[in-house]
Amino acid sequence: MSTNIRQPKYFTSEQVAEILTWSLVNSAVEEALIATGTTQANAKESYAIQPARSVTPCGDYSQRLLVMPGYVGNYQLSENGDRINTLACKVVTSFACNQNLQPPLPNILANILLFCPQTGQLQCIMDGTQITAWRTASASIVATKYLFLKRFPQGIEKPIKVAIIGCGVQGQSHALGMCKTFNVIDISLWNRTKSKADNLANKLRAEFPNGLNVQVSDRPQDAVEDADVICIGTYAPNALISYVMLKGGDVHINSVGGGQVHFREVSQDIYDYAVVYVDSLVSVKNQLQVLKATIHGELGAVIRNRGELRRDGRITIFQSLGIAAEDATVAQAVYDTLTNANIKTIHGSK
Ligand SMILES: NC(=O)C1=CN([C@@H]2O[C@H](COP(=O)(O)OP(=O)(O)OC[C@H]3O[C@@H](n4cnc5c(N)ncnc54)[C@H](OP(=O)(O)O)[C@@H]3O)[C@@H](O)[C@H]2O)C=CC1
Ligand SMILES: O=C(O)C1=NCCCC1
Repeated sequence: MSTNIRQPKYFTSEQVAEILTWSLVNSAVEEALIATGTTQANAKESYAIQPARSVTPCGDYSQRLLVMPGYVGNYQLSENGDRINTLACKVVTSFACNQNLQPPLPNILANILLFCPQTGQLQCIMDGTQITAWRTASASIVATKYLFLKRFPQGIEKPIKVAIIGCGVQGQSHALGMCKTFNVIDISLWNRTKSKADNLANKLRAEFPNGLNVQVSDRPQDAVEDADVICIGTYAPNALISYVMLKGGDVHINSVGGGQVHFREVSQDIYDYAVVYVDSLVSVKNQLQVLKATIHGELGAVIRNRGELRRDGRITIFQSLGIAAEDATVAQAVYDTLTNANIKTIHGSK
C-alpha cells in the first residue's frame, strides 16, 4: 500500500514561546470556553467534544500522567477569520517532586498533538508546557473579565488590586497576564518560599515600571486583605485563604490549584458564601466530587449570554480545572502562525 503519510512537524518550547502573546491566548481561550457546553455540530455555533481526561497515577497520586483529548468545531480564532475545526490531544505529566531536582524541572510538563481534522493524520507535536501556563492564566483572565469587571461601568478599564497566592509557574503567568491585560494598579504577592515572591516582584517592577505598585506579603491574609481579584494556584492541602481575610463586597477569586489530592486551597466558608463557576460541568462530575460547593454554571454560558450576569456585591469564584478545548484552540493559533495557515489570527505585544 502506498503511504502518503507525512511525518509530523515538531515545535519546541522556544518556537512556541516566540508566538505566545496575551491577546492571542486570551482570545483563543475565550473561544474554547464559549464552545464548551455545546457538544452538537451546529451551523451557527461553535461546539466542543472533550471526554473526561484520563489520569494515571505513577506510583502515588503526586505523580500523574493525564491525557486530554478534545475536538473544537466550527469556531473562529478572530472576528474575521474562517470557521475552523481543531482536533488535539494534550499529554501532560504532573510530578510534584520535579521542583526539588538539581537543576529543577517544572512539575507540569506537556506536549500537544495536533491532528488534521479531515483525515485524523498527526500534523504536529508541540511543546505544551508554556501553553499550559499561559492558557490557564488566560482562562482566569476571561473569568475575571466576565464574572467581575462586567459588573462595573468602567468594565475592563476599571483600576483593580490583585493578589497572587502561590508564585510558582501558575502564579507567575497569572501575575504577568493580569498586569498585561487589565488596569492593575496594585499587586500583592505571597509564596510559601518567600524568595520566589521576591523574584516575581522584581520581574514585575522591571516589566511595569510605571503605575504598578508591587508588594511582597509575609502572610496570605496580608496579600488578600484589599484585593479585588485573587489568583490562587498552589499544591496546598489546606486552605490558605478564608472568608474573614477578604475585603468584603465585590471580590473575585480564580482558584486553579488542584492540590496533590483535593481542592482545598480556598476555605469552605468562602465556597459557602460565593457564587461558583467552572470551566466545564463534565469535568466537575469527574474531578470535583470532594468539593462541597454549589456550582452555579459554566463560564462559557455566561459569555454566551453576554451582559446578563449581575453579581454586584458578591464574591465569585472561578474554579478552574483545565480543559482540552483551551489547549486545542491555543495550539491551533500557534500552529497557524508558525505555518502561515488560517493567518487571520489576532496578534499583539507580549
Ligand atoms: N486549572 C488548571 O488548568 C491547571 C492547574 N494547575 C494546578 O496549579 C497548581 C500550581 O501549579 P504550578 O504553578 O505549575 O506548580 P509550581 O510547582 O510551579 O508551583 C507550586 C506552588 O504551590 C506552592 N505550594 C506547594 N505546596 C504548598 C503548601 N503546602 N502550602 C502553600 N503553598 C504550597 C509552591 O510554593 P513553594 O514555592 O514554597 O514550593 C508554589 O508556589 C497545581 O495544583 C497544579 O495542579 C496547573 C496547571 C493547569
Ligand atoms: O489542565 C491541565 O493541563 C492540568 N491540570 C491539572 C494539573 C495538570 C495539568
